[in-house]
Amino acid sequence: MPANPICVAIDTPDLEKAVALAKTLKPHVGWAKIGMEFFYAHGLAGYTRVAETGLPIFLDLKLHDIPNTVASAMKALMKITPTPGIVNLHATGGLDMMKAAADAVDGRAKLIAVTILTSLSDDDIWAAGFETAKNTEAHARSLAELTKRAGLDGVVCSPHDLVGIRHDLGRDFLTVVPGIRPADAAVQDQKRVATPAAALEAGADILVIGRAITGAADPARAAQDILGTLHAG
Ligand SMILES: O=C(O)c1cc(=O)[nH]c(=O)n1[C@@H]1O[C@H](COP(=O)(O)O)[C@@H](O)[C@H]1O
Repeated sequence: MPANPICVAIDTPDLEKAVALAKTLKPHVGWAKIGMEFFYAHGLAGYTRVAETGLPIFLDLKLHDIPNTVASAMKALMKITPTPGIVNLHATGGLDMMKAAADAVDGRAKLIAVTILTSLSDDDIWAAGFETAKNTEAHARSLAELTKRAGLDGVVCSPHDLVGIRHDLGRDFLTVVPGIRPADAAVQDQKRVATPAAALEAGADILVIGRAITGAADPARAAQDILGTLHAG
């Protein structure tokens, strides 16, 4: 696991921009995340171009389907070279889906589950049919517990949910945390956010940071500045 906790989310449909960002940021981050925006545009060829920079890759495709389909998809993802360091799915796909995915990955990558998206508030999840007696944090904790029961390595969760998840599931359970905003940065479409230092303090292992780095005039400097706030803390 890289010592640098920053995972830069390379969210762009522009292939050359993605490769240039990975190259520029390699000395300043621990991971690069390739998600739907880039992968649906450039597929495996694009993935390979970014991964060839040597940065460990979190391949964030958030699978969510019946167990057989997700397991088959994970088997296909495990044939990619270089193998992604982390892959993910949605915990709401259920225990059997997660178990089938874990069998398919078979320890070749860290497999983690998205609990409650950082873009969702209590009202959002209640409107989507989640139990109104429970808030986002309580649902995230339940889903994290289900994830561990299925044998996965960890979760993607909001910084707001970290303390409870750490309390329930211990220090060894991997927590990958988006919704990270340096102090005074625009929140944009996120709803449950924290600063990098606060998320680390609450128990984050990996900080997923996109636009605060990639949208900066000098992305390398932005990443260095964020690292500086972590070491100062
Ligand atoms: O799975 C994720 O990475 C993810 C889960 C989540 O709950 N919230 C979330 O923002 N993400 C991803 O984290 C990144 C956040 O980007 P920024 O908001 O630009 O920092 C995006 O690539 C999202 O797809």
